[in-house]
Amino acid sequence: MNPTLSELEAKATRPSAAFGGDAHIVCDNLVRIYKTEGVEVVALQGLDLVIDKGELVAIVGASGSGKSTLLNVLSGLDVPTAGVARVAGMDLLSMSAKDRLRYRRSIVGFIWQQTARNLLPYLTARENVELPMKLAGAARKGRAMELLELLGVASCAGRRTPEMSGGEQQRVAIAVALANSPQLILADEPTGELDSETSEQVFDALRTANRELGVTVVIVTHDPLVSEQVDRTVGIRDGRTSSETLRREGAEGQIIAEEYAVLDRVGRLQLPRDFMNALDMERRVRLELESDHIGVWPAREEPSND
Ligand SMILES: Nc1ncnc2c1ncn2[C@@H]1O[C@H](COP(=O)(O)OP(=O)(O)OP(=O)(O)O)[C@@H](O)[C@H]1O
Repeated sequence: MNPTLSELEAKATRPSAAFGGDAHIVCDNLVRIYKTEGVEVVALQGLDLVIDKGELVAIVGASGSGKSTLLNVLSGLDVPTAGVARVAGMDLLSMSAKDRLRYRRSIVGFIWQQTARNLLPYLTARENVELPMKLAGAARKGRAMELLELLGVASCAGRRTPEMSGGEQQRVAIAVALANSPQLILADEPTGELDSETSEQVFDALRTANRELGVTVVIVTHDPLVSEQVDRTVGIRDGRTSSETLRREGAEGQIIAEEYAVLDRVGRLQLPRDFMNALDMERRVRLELESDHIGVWPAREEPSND
């Protein structure tokens, strides 16, 4: 039955829920412009992203697409130019310096690609894990060893970085990031410097943090081993989220991956570049609404009848 005019009026005036609601990470129309020597680079151009608590998400995209910029914003290291960035209910644009420090110490943990950047070389693995707890005034005896055990690197507790492999260093780095029980772990190319076997161990450690401790994990990666094993991969193109691949288990235990284009709130979507090239689509396309889909045709082509 068609709605009455008064029902439509009521629907139009009903306040709509805020974008992302109370999701764990909400980026709404996020913009980051860098200005160097009078030249402006728009690294994020109205990026929308919603991630729920406890998700394990990979972010992929070409070099320069804005992945590291996004991670720096989410880690509280960088402040966006405009838009909304909210993590665990905290507004990353308007937060005070004191809250930002607390956020970076206790709410979020960060892992860099360069193994040497994650750990202090003159401290042992255990001392590295204890350091953030001491800085936050919340050291708990035994916690460092518990974390090293959970991530399979308890045997490295007494070793300094030169005495550990790259993969062991990254797993210790995950323990450091987890020291103050953060709600969110961000990792920028954590397996970028590692061979595939070692990458697998580091990814397993991140997955353990996600599953055993319930921490939300966001990994920027070029590594298919990582991006093809998470439940959700978000593609970034030109400073915007452009595609998402969702994976689920099929009836026979096989993994089914489905790729979607991301539709923003005003209805914009990015067509995959190879689709556009294949059909010579440029500047404008013709749209046609069908009962269960929308057809998109190159401007001068007639729709095919099949
Ligand atoms: N501090 C900065 N000053 C000026 N421009 C910057 C700065 N940081 C990043 N950019 C620019 O912003 C854009 C996005 O960079 P970003 O590092 O976020 O991309 P990325 O997707 O992480 O790339 P990569 O995969 O190579 O690390 C690029 O054009 C880059 O040159």
